Amino acid sequence: MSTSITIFDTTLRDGTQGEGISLSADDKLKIAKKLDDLGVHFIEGGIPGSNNKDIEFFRRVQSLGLRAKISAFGSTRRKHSLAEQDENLQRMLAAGVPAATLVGKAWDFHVHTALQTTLEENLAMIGDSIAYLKRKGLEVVFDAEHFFDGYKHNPEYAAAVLSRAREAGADWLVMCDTNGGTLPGEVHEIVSAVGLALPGAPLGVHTHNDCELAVANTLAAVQAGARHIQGTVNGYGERCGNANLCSLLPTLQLKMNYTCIPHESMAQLTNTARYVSEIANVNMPVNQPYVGSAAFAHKGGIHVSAILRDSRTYEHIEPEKVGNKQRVLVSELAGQSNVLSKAQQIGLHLDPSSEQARKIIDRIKELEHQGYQFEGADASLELLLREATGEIDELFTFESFKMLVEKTAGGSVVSEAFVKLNVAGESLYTAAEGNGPVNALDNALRKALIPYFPSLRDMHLSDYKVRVLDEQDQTAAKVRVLIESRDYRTAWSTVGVSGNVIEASWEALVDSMRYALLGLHSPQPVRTEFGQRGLVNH
Ligand SMILES: CC(=O)SCCNC(=O)CCNC(=O)[C@H](O)C(C)(C)COP(=O)(O)OP(=O)(O)OC[C@H]1O[C@@H](n2cnc3c(N)ncnc32)[C@H](O)[C@@H]1OP(=O)(O)O
Ligand SMILES: CC(=O)C(=O)O
Repeated sequence: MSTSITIFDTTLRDGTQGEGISLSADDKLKIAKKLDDLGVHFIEGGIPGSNNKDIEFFRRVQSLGLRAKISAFGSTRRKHSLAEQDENLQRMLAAGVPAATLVGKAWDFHVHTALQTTLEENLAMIGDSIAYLKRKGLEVVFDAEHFFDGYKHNPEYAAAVLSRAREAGADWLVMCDTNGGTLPGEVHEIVSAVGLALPGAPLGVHTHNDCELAVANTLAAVQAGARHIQGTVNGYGERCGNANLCSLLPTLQLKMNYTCIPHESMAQLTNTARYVSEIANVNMPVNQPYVGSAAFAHKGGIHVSAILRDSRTYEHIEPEKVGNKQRVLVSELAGQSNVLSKAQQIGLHLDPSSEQARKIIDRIKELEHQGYQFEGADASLELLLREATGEIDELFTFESFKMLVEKTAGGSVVSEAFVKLNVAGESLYTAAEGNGPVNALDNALRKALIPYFPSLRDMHLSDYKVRVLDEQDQTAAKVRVLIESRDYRTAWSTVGVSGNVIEASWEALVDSMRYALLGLHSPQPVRTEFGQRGLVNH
């Protein structure tokens, strides 16, 4: 039978101690709902003794009716005072939630240096605070701060801290690697020793990622007997972060046969990770294990050739199990398998042994050598494949463009673009202003095309990136522009390369509009709602 592990999420508390992460009460409520849907057991919502935003979260979260237990975090009573009169403990109680996470010192050095009190007083602070919260009916998770460092310096004292917490009634004794410097072998040894010294004690672990070992250390603790793990979505947290639950949950459940969250929820993992990253406004690393967009992306031709035969050749699990998906990238490292797979995906028939397939691969490699990058520009790649196989209707052709940038005496800068296009045999000339050259070009292109292709009204540019290509390379002084565009259904990316940033932007912009018009055929004139001449597509 599978052993259950209690999952304690601290994204809303330790996660927000990460640099650059700040969540409003509304953000926290949304994330709490998502974590609850995923099936975590505890959600640590914040520190009521710290700020009003967290107090607001604890007040409002109660009406959400979540299944997870909400926990309020705080430290033990101040030295030489009464738990009953401690303001911080009062605020934890006032949060009105069923659980409290109480942090207490487990390293003698910290007791002397940070708290500036005696070892005996620290034990009393821990015992009194836990006993008080228990008397008030809360479930108490005791976070033994710096437990592993403390144990290495003074094992008797660190053990005495846990014993005192247990005697006072703590429901979980959580050993923290607060500075993140402990190694997996040490964690295993120490947790095993604690398990022997405190038989049957409900042990947990909380690790930090300063040596990039937070996940490994948590796994080591579980293997040594810990049955409660603390971590955050995407590993957010103080300094280098906390143990990443998005790596821990699938590793424990899919590979080590522990039960962490309901089996059917595991497929929500990728979506949860991306949702939280959106709200936290932190880009996810593409190579984040399990949930990153490249976690199952195959680039090397040899890999792609094999995964097309059987994906187990280069995938450690089926991506769908964690809600992710397989991707095949096309680049200068591609072989025919990459290109064939991409062609198949967009419904193009390409004969693997044909001269045409070889020419397409050579063309992609040549363009990548010039600085293009197709793995991040799926739409440009699709246009290239369709052009090469003759499966595209060119709905407009470019004749020329001009740019003016004017800075006035008043300090404002205005960009103006003039574009000449040919649509359905007719030459069009439009001009438009913008708050920058790319915006002006975009506006001028739209002005010319929307009367003919009204669906372009629905699309907009959502991201724009410029990269100066390596000067050591043969592509010296070139820039690569990547543009992401969206409509209400989907997003697509295009690329342009040139020695001139405006020309590279233009190329990516034109590709973006050509892609938006894929599937449309030659326009025919109609009268638009404004009475001017327009065209429809069939
Ligand atoms: C390992 C962790 O992640 S613990 C959580 C860390 N997170 C945070 O600190 C974020 C929220 N913190 C806060 O908003 C503030 O620090 C507060 C409101 C909690 C406290 O603010 P202040 O009263 O101004 O104190 P300050 O921030 O300087 O913290 C240091 C005080 O906490 C005391 N303290 C630290 N740890 C503990 C503990 N485990 N038990 C009791 N007191 C403690 C220190 O002794 C010191 O008090 P002193 O100056 O009287 O000696
Ligand atoms: C409690 C906690 O966040 C730590 O010790 O790292």
